[in-house]
Amino acid sequence: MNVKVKRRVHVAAAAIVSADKQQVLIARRPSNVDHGGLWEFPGGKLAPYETGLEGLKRELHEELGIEIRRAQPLIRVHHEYSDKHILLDVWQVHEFAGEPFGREGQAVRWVPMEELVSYPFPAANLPILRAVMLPTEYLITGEEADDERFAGLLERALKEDGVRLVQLRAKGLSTDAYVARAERSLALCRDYGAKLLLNGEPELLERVDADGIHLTSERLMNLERRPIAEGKWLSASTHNQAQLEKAASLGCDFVTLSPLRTTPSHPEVAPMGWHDFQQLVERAGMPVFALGGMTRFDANHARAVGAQGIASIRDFWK
Ligand SMILES: Nc1nc2c([nH]c(=O)n2[C@@H]2O[C@H](COP(=O)(O)OP(=O)(O)OP(=O)(O)O)[C@@H](O)[C@H]2O)c(=O)[nH]1
Ligand SMILES: [Mg+2]
Repeated sequence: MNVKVKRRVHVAAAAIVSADKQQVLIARRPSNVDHGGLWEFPGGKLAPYETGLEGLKRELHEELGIEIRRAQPLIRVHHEYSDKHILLDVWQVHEFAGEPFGREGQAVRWVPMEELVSYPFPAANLPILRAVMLPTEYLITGEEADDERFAGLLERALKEDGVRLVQLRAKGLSTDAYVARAERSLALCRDYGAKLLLNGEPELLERVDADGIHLTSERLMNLERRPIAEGKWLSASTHNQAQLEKAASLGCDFVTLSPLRTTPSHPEVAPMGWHDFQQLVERAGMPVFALGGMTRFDANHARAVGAQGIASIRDFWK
């Protein structure tokens, strides 16, 4: 019997974002290497003695001639290629010194975030593209019967907290009232360049041209395939490994994973804590927002354990 053990490769790569956060730097792999001709986030294989960030610093110096000044973990992606298991350890680089250029003769290009999806990348890169395009905070709207007050609260969060990703959660409303609120929320979100996801049946997108749908864990588990087009965002609520796997198999773009802590809204549910959270995130294969008693002060820690950031109602709804 010929049992082949796949090579395991640990790669550090960088999503280098421009100062105005509108563009990201990508490079084209030379035609004579693995995945030749495809675009990539600059980086490369770690030497056995290197940490991710050490290796990334070396690679960006070698490939682009720049020095990293400030970087933060973005996402870790495990991917099985036919010949190897690869771990892509991706960092968001916010500040660097020097002017990047293709030191190895490779094409290098600044690309607006929305155009990223039109470049061909290796198969492992899809979750990275999503992570680059998403902010670190996900606002879930609170219960509010009055439409005027609701609009005021949403606008405050967009304006003062700089929220750029919103889930419209309004369990108490009839479908018509929900649609009316969604129209108004969408107009506000457009004013601030924020994305709006509707928490409800996927068919809602036929009535309101929002940016996507957020699935409850129950809706998620009852679906057989992705219910909306690729150009729309699909997120889901998850609480465990089985739900994360279902989200991955449906092609969800990102998820919330909860509850990190005990919250007043769900006092009976045992919190998972950061340790279990980190283990689940490591294999999620998509951006994960920590949810459950989170505030913006938790965002850095959430990123450090592999999350995209935090999701919250209370921290933004005041
Ligand atoms: N740098 C980088 N590598 C990626 C990305 N996506 C992806 O699947 N990979 C794969 O990860 C591996 C990284 O190898 P690399 O060729 O950059 O490594 P390296 O810079 O150390 O080069 P070398 O070992 O050829 O000298 C390749 O198999 C590559 O196809 C990505 O976005 N950036
Ligand atoms: Mg490389």
